[in-house]
Amino acid sequence: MTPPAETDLRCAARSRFMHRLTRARLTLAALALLVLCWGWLPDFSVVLLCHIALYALVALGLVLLTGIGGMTSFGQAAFVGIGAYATAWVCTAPAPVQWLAGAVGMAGLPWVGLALGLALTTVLAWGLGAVTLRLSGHYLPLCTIAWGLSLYYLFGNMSFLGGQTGITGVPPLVLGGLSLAAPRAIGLLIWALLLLALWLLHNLLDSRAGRAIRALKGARVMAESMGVDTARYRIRLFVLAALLAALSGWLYAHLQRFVSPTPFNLHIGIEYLFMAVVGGAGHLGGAVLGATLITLLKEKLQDWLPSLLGSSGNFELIVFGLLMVLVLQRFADGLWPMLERLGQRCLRRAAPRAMHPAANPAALTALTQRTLPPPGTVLLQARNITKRFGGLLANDAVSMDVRAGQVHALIGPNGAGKSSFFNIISGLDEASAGDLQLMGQAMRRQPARAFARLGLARSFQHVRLLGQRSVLENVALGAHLRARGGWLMAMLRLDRAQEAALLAEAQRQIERCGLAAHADAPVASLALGQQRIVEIARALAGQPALLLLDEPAAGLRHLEKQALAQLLRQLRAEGLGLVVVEHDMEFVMQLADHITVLDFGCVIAEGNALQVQRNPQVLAAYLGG
Ligand SMILES: Nc1ncnc2c1ncn2[C@@H]1O[C@H](COP(=O)(O)OP(=O)(O)OP(=O)(O)O)[C@@H](O)[C@H]1O
Repeated sequence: MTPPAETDLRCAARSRFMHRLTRARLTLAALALLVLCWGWLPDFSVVLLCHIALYALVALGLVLLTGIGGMTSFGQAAFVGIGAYATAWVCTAPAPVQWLAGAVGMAGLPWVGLALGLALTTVLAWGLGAVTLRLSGHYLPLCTIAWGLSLYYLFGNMSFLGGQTGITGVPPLVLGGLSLAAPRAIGLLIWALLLLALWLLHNLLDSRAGRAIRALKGARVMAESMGVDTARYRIRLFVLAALLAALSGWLYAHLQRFVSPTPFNLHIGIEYLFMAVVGGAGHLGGAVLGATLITLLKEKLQDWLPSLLGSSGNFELIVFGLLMVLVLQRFADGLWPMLERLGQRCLRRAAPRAMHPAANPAALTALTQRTLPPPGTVLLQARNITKRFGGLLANDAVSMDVRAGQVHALIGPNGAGKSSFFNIISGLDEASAGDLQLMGQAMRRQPARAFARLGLARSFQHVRLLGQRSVLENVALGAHLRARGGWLMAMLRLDRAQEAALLAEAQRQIERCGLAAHADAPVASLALGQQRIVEIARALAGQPALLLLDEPAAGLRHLEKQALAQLLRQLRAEGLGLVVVEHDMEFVMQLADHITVLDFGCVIAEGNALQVQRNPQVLAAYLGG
């Protein structure tokens, strides 16, 4: 592998840090401008800005859920309704008002309403998420439509919620003795909460948990192999998006001082999704951009179209729909990426020099360290593993032991059953019969993340990486189980020492695998052979005791293969156990201590390179008899 280029690393680290610093400065400048202008804006613009921020809060949840987490929801408007109705009911229904007002005072009622709305949303979203998030493909969006409709009709049919007429007389918020009755006053709170949400979510995504969240979209199998409990992450994300919607609903109720079912119907739910997608569903900023553009566009179309066409009607909906199709056709990822590219050009010019914490190797101490078993210890024991796919026998009573400090190669012609066996011993698939022990523990029916926790790491035959994320981030995901920071810690940025350690570890493994020059490049920009090496670096970041590599040399050039073989020898010398599935016989024979040969799912030969090469059954299998 190519030795690390120290100056390249420092430059990349500096550029990452300065990019963030300059972005923070620009955000602060924009904020200062907004606060300065706030007092001079006309009332109409203030109300419009309030609505933009309320929509952006919901769209933020959708960016997280749909654009980043890969779960499409049309039903967020219903959660907005829960937040709005909870506070409207608490503040206006005679019984709770009398009872609660004595305890918290009249000014405290909206805050009780907020607590009730968030609690109801959490319970409901958790329940709905547990049922619907198991579904995939188009079933999940269909379910969100179903519960979005149900909740909307529930609001309209509950007599204690005022039926279709709704609830009037919602009191204004009072904060520190100050009434927020005027839109100009509550607007400041709405924008402050939106900015707080942006900051918290930005921190969340820029963390260990954030990397795992990004892997939920299209890379769940890989994430499980890195130790991520993807089912739990999906439900949490769903609840978080619902809570943002409920918060928006609470603010909406106290801005409008009136709630009715109409703003929480499916049509609005679809509009929220539009905002996220048009703005840029993969970017937090896209939520604000989308909410701004769509709110302004609808507003302007309502003004302009009747005078342009000379008659009134819902023409704005038709024009709006056509515009959406055009925008999405031209900018499939939304408009934010385009703005970001423009901004990045300016930032590059502005960035001064400084150091990034990832370049500090001392940070590594914040990660858990694994003590490797002594050489010769049996790490993995497979006994009579059988795998059937319907009538097809992919593995027939395959047994093998893998020891620490040994390279064990698994070879065989195409379709011999290597990948099937590989998936079983790494927990991705369940054996039809047979026993499997990892580090002395029975692993039947255990998920892949349990294998990762015991010290097994793997690469994939068809690379599974987050193509748009950098090499550094992809590799850092491999060290997921070596840190403990939760979502709240990440949001509040209390995980920075751990994060620096994770990035430092990722950088170390990238250097070790000879990819230092590419640390900041998006993985998709690398050649396939290099992407395979990124997978190895990611596996090593988990500090495994047992490393499973599926065709690691495929797509590498001769010198790169030699460098890879050298790295694997070094790992073996450090005491790792390695299982390598590979078609390149020269590569296998120069490296493997022990070889198992499969054909038609059965073990046909075992031994060292010489024994296997001389075995007539192996020759027959490869040369067709
Ligand atoms: N999910 C599946 N469903 C049905 N059949 C499968 C499945 N996965 C594998 N098979 C079949 O099992 C047999 C073994 O496949 P497997 O991919 O394990 O072989 P392999 O030795 O890894 O082949 P290659 O070297 O081409 O990757 C093949 O006949 C394959 O078609």
